[in-house]
Amino acid sequence: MSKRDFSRMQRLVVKVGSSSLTYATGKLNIEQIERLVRQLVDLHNRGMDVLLVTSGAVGAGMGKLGFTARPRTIPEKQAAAAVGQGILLHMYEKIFAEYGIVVGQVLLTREDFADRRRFLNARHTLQAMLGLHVIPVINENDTVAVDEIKLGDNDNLAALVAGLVDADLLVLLSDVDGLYDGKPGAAGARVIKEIHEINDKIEALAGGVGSNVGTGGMATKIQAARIAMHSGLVTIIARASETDVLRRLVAGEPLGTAFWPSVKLVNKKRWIAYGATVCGRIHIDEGAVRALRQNGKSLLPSGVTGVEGSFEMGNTVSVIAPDGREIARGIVNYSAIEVEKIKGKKTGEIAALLGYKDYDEIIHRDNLALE
Ligand SMILES: Nc1ncnc2c1ncn2[C@@H]1O[C@H](COP(=O)(O)OP(=O)(O)O)[C@@H](O)[C@H]1O
Ligand SMILES: N[C@@H](CCC(=O)OP(=O)(O)O)C(=O)O
Repeated sequence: MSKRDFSRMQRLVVKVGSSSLTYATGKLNIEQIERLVRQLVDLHNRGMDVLLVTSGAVGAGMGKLGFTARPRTIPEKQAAAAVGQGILLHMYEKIFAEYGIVVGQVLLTREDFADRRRFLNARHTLQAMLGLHVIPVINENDTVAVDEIKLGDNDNLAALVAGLVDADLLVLLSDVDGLYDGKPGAAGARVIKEIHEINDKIEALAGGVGSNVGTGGMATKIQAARIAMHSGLVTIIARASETDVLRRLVAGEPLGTAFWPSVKLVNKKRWIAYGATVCGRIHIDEGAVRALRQNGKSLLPSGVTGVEGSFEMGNTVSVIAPDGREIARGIVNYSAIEVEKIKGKKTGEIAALLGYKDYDEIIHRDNLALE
């Protein structure tokens, strides 16, 4: 059996990029979309849970509005997305319906992953849809996403969705065969088949977009693979137009570039590490670094040397080692003002310093995601 045999997996997230869904004219590539839908239906009929993350709203809107270049201003881009998202969903709905499959539109923003209540809400909705055999058709909510709440690219969105629903495999379909070790198309450049670690060398390979509709190029795909790897799932980058690409990938054919996971974080820790908004920084000493890293301990006030930012109890903060590196993220039991008062002190002193003591730990180990 091939290492890549995914035929028995339960849950698959497929992301398809604008470059594969639209022609250079900005109009939708219906044939490509039909081929993709047919493959998704086939996997769905086998009993797999299938979620589709689809770009193309801005591209489709550009086509409808007669834009030949990507809009320059954000409101114009959002207007194009508003027009295009309707076109996109209508088309998916129609094509999936030909196979008797019902789809549901899910539009998400960064905030849906950053706030744990919204995160759980989105998870319950997606789980309910899958339970009803509905295929979620997901995109970023471009029309309302301003900079602060924008993920900005669907590669990262797809990785977060894959983590949200505990998928087994994330497939990023694009207009290239995978991650090349040089400029795609250049003499001697080859697709890297397997990646077990994303290091500086791999990151340096990632260039920008290859079309006038794509966002992020390979850089955002590598970011997505990193999130997925740490969440314990495999990511494959492959060409959307490759014949029967999804069926062949699931059967174990070594198409594209596969990123293999390292450790599996439990759900909450995955959310702390990748979903939550970081509201501040807590600096700790070497002893605390050792306690957290080697001994799996909670962070106590005695190891804290400094506080940055203004955060409240329940917020997520970065934990910073003496050399300036972020070694963990965690949910704090005390606000920034409180941590400032109890830093460097023994737990026995907390009550006297604050006038109360709700917790011994500043961050409990269950709420701590280590790098
Ligand atoms: N090392 C690389 N290997 C493969 N593609 C690369 C590389 N560096 C940059 N790219 C570009 O990334 C593009 C795919 O990303 P993007 O344009 O965002 O597409 P999508 O719409 O599928 O997300 C390719 O067309 C390619 O030109
Ligand atoms: N949300 C945007 C897509 C953003 C994006 O990531 O695009 P792409 O790099 O083509 O997957 C849209 O629907 O046009």
